[in-house]
Amino acid sequence: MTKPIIVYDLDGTLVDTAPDLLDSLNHCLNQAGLETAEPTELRKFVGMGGRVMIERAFAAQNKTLEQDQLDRLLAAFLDHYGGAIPGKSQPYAGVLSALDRFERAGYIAAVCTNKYENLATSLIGSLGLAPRFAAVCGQDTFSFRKPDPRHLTETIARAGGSPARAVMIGDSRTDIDTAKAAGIPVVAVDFGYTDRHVREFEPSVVISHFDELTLEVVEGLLQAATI
Ligand SMILES: O=C(O)COP(=O)(O)O
Ligand SMILES: [Mg+2]
Repeated sequence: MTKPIIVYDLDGTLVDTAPDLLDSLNHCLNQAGLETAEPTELRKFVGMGGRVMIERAFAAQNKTLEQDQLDRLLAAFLDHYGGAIPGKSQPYAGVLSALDRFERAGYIAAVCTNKYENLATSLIGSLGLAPRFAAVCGQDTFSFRKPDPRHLTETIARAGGSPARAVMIGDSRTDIDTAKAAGIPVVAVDFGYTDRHVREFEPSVVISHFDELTLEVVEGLLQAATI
């Protein structure tokens, strides 16, 4: 039988990247002559990649943004952010033991993120986590991205798993909508980047710490999904 798989979102789920995303966003906002953003605001901006993050930061200050300015700011963001990796970013508490636990139990692990693939791979590599994941798929890996369910199903395919034996773990509405559209159970963490509580988006389960991601919880979700 195909091995079961857990697909993790990256920003706000596996790794707390907010301080570095904020530094790099503020570098761009400064460059554009805007006010810098606060840590609490960042939660509203993250989830759909760098371009959307900059657009949302402008909209929050009622500022319009031309396409060429957005292109330039995105390039500045990617340079600044990519050059500082891993910066202050750290895996959340309990991530490493959860990865160990599921690896020992025969699970495949993969990452499905709306970060650009090269930034995701660089971050994961710099934290020493690269050998843990059978696939790392970013917003530009395919011609579609979350919340398109194919971003998730194609990540599963690349990692050698099957959608029938898969669980997604994420921190935002984007992740929950993606998994639901793919018919895959979804665990939401409540410590990531979202301005509304993840419970409102009706994931299968909500956890507040990776220690709550037990084999029993995940096996229960897989069994329920196959009924
Ligand atoms: O960087 C983003 O906007 C989103 O990244 P994530 O999909 O890993 O949460
Ligand atoms: Mg996220």
